[in-house]
Amino acid sequence: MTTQATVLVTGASTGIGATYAERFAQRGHDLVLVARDRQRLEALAARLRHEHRVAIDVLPADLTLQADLDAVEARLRDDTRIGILINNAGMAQSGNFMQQSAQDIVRLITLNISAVTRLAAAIAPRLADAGRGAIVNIGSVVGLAPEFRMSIYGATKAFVLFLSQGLSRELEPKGVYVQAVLPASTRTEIWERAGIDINTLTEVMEPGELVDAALVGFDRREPVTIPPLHAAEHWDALESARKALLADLRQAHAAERYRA
Ligand SMILES: NC(=O)C1=CN([C@@H]2O[C@H](COP(=O)(O)OP(=O)(O)OC[C@H]3O[C@@H](n4cnc5c(N)ncnc54)[C@H](OP(=O)(O)O)[C@@H]3O)[C@@H](O)[C@H]2O)C=CC1
Ligand SMILES: CC(=O)[C@H](N)C(=O)O
Repeated sequence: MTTQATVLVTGASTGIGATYAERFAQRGHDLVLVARDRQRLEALAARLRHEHRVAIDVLPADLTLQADLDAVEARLRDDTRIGILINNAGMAQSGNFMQQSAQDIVRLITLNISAVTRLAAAIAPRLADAGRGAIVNIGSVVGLAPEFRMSIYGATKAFVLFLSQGLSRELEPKGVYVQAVLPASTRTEIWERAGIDINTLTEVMEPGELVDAALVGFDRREPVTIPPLHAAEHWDALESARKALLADLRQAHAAERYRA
């Protein structure tokens, strides 16, 4: 048994989530692993228990299903050992906006937005009361890039970034750290699941490198971590431009260029 916070990782059966689980186990944290595939979760849990001597619970759930989401929310609300949420489960889309069915759209938004938001909302009050803890939300650089023409997926990831930045401002004064992590193309099953051939991509990061970099940002308590961004000053410039824009919003009158 450890005295460190237990970490609940969603989408822990493979890819980035499984890598987070492995890294936190290496750090000596107990884990709660969430995804749909019970067998894969059990196999990962057995290996990590054996290799790292940590306690691991498996909580199979389809986060697009109300009852399953309710159960994970309840766990986050009630299990006071859980001090870190890795809000990672997500899916991508293939094809452009007009090729998405209503069902595809709802599933994407339900997993990438609703579940992420509800799980953060389930744990935030308890962490704020305790005055410690962390929520890590996995976004994507696609959320900064309408140019990529993954409009719904990108919009869900823009939401994740905004949500994280807002929560950071609300929760940081209460001792709760909120991090948005924005990966770019990473070698996981997400591509195949979305019907995209990963071999068509020119550059792909390995999940281990991605998560290790994200954890450097985590340890530094960075609010936004973008492992594939080499020149950090580009992000700083974007933030500065955004703040300058906000400072120039004058609510009483329309700008000169819009006056008839
Ligand atoms: N790989 C990449 O290039 C990038 C990924 N990201 C983001 O990283 C996050 C992780 O993606 P990645 O590891 O690549 O993807 P994977 O497809 O490899 O893994 C996704 C994980 O989410 C779980 N999952 C999928 N649907 C559900 C569901 N309905 N309910 C519960 N769990 C579910 C899957 O497990 P199971 O099938 O067992 O449910 C799996 O564990 C996502 O949010 C993604 O958007 C961001 C930028 C780039
Ligand atoms: C499939 C993707 O677009 C990927 N998950 C990403 O966010 O870059």
